[in-house]
Amino acid sequence: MESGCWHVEKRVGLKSDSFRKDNENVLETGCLSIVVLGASGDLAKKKTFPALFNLFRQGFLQPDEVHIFGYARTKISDDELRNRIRGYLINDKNASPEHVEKLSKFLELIKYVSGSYDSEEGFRLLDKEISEHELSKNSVEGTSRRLFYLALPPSVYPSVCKMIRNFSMNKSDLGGWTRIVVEKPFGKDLESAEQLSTQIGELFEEPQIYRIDHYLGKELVQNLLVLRFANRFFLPLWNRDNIDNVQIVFREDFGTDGRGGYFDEYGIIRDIIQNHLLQVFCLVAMEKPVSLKPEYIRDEKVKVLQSVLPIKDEEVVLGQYEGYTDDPTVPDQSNTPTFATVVLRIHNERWEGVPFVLKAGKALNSRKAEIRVQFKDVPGDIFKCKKQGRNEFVIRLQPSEAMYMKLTVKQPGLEMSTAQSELDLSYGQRYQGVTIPEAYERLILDTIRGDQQHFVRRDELKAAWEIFTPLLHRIDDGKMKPLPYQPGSRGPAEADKLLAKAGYVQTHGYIWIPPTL
Ligand SMILES: NC(=O)C1=CN([C@@H]2O[C@H](COP(=O)(O)OP(=O)(O)OC[C@H]3O[C@@H](n4cnc5c(N)ncnc54)[C@H](OP(=O)(O)O)[C@@H]3O)[C@@H](O)[C@H]2O)C=CC1
Ligand SMILES: O=C1O[C@H](COP(=O)(O)O)[C@@H](O)[C@H](O)[C@H]1O
Repeated sequence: MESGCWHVEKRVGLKSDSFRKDNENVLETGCLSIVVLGASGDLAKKKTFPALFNLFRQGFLQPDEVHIFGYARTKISDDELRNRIRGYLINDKNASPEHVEKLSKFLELIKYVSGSYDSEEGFRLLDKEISEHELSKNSVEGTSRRLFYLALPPSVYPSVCKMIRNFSMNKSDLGGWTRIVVEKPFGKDLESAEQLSTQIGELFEEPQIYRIDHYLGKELVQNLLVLRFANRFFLPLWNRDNIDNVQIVFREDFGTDGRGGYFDEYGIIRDIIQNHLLQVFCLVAMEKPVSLKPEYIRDEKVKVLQSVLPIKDEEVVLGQYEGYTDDPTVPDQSNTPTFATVVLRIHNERWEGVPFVLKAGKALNSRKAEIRVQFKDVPGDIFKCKKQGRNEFVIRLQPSEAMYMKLTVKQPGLEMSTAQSELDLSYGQRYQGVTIPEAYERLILDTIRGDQQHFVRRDELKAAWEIFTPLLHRIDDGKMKPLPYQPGSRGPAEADKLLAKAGYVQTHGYIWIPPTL
């Protein structure tokens, strides 16, 4: 590597250490059919097809191996589907002749099949189309790979899985495979999630089921294990002796944005905290896994989830932004929180007494997601100027991916006074010219490669619902009410009070600004 110049390996052929040894006989090449169920929907056009296109552009999906099928009830032609998604795959900034050419090649790979989610007819037709494609590639029956991506409301997962199992699976096991990707929300509480898991579990084996949580595909979330376990800096500090409190925060500066009907049924805890923030929490708090094998990592995640104490009502603040119920799909009397701060406490040797504050909100004053680890005060302060803030280690997940350490330094100059500063690793500056992959892109590639490290295992999901179900039921029963807050604000003031009560000390007069190039 030349100094100051970063070299990025092409990922084709690179195998992560996390690949399971018992995966070795499973085909990673050969005919691949990717079926996007719910192809007419929002997620498919905004995330799934763009991720597939990005993989295609970079050579991870080979035109001589891959075919992509859209499936939904809406009656449209292949070209109509292509036209619906085209605008999400190209824009003014990237419309180079090369991009345009790749796009038209990618769109040619897409076929659309219309059918319902519970009819034999539709899935037989889908199977016929897939088989024709496999034959056209001279694929021997049973050796081909079939990936079904359920970009659908969870209510139809059981019937869709049954239809796939009965009519559209890879026919026999000659090294080929069938995998199912399911989206969140996976259930609404412990009971419904377990029911759904049982229904799907009767049809597919756990290694075939990929429960996607796109936060696990974000670059800085993927970096957490490396940071924690490959750096001597952190090993001795990452515990209750040194860390005072941890915040895991998600903020959005827009409201439910046309998804009010969906959102009102779920609320911010089910939409963001129980899945995205809790997954991040696991990676921050879990013990070191035996190795990077997916099962070892997921074992550790389950253990830390099972060590979380029941949530106390006095350690929860709920909010609902003013104007939320103006959406015609939201009931006027809705009790659904659009904001929540929840303190989690872990009953184990490493974390006893350290609050983990999980905060998420819609229609706030900014859009960002970050992890903020605040250290305890330095004992025996000899610098009397009272400017010392606490050390903080911040991992900015988005936007402007970065990690920085807030620390106290001598103010440059003749006087011996202290000032707050930072050690800053801002990705935009440090990794110029490196494109950070989209979370969905990375996770879909993992499903093709059969790597479940960044997917949620059934027992992990159960443990996650066990933490939140009692609280969610109290909210659903109207026993806890959200406080109103102004759109564009920080959320209810009570949340900041709870944060201070949990021990967070704000450093006044200091703010980190992402460096510009
Ligand atoms: N949109 C997003 O940003 C995100 C979505 N998700 C999850 O992804 C999944 C899909 O989300 P999204 O694309 O927004 O959902 P949509 O509401 O857009 O639904 C996707 C497709 O499913 C079909 N559909 C919708 N409602 C029903 C129903 N009641 N019964 C049967 N079919 C139905 C429709 O296709 P047709 O009528 O043509 O069959 C629709 O185009 C959900 O589980 C969602 O929670 C997760 C993260 C982000
Ligand atoms: O899963 C969801 O995530 C998005 C936020 O995702 P991000 O990658 O942009 O941070 C959120 O808007 C949506 O409500 C939720 O369902």
